[in-house]
Amino acid sequence: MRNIAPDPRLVGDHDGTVAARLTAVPGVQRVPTPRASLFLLRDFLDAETCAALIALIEADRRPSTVSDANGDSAYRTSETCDLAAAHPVVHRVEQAIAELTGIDPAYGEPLQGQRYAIGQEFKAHTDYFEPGGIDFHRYCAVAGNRTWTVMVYLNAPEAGGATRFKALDKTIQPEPGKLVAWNNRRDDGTPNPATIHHGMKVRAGVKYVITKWFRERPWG
Ligand SMILES: O=C(O)CCC(=O)C(=O)O
Ligand SMILES: [Fe+2]
Repeated sequence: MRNIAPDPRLVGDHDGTVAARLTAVPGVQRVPTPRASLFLLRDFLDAETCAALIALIEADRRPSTVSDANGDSAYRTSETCDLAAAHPVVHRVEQAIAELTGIDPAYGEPLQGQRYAIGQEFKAHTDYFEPGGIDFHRYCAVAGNRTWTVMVYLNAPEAGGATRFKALDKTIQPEPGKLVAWNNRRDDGTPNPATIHHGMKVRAGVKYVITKWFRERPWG
């Protein structure tokens, strides 16, 4: 159970495949740090697609959850929406993410939307599940741990709402349609603690993002 040795036949990202592919895409910027593979791409989604996704999130949202909040009920105060892959806009976005990253959609969790009102945030966390943590088996037994995260801002709140990677000393400002993608693992396939990040409090307006998390094995 505690054995999480990566299987190189799986997604294959820890050999640099995904990073190499992203690097080759015009407009993609790699954040200059040796500590993590973190990429930005402006205008990944157009305004119309962002608006359609925001409407879906508005129509169907529930309080966000966390797997292990360490007793802090204010750890993640946003709202979450599952975005049905059968919806044509969602399907198109899923296809675009697969095309960009080269990751087989079968390895992805269902796409989610997140909505942050004023004062809401997602405190510093890593997206991977802590090997040996109380929830590891529950969340990772079938599909394995999280590998890549792809997040897209759907708008820019009037103030606040940046994503801060404190170990990398990098703060990313929300912009409509801007994509952020990072490998939650090091090159050797082990979880990378330097990917810790904080969805900071919205100070004015509302913030919307979509998140796609990929796994080591197909998602059931
Ligand atoms: O909203 C953000 O800026 C970060 C969201 C995030 O980290 C997550 O959903 O895992
Ligand atoms: Fe996250």
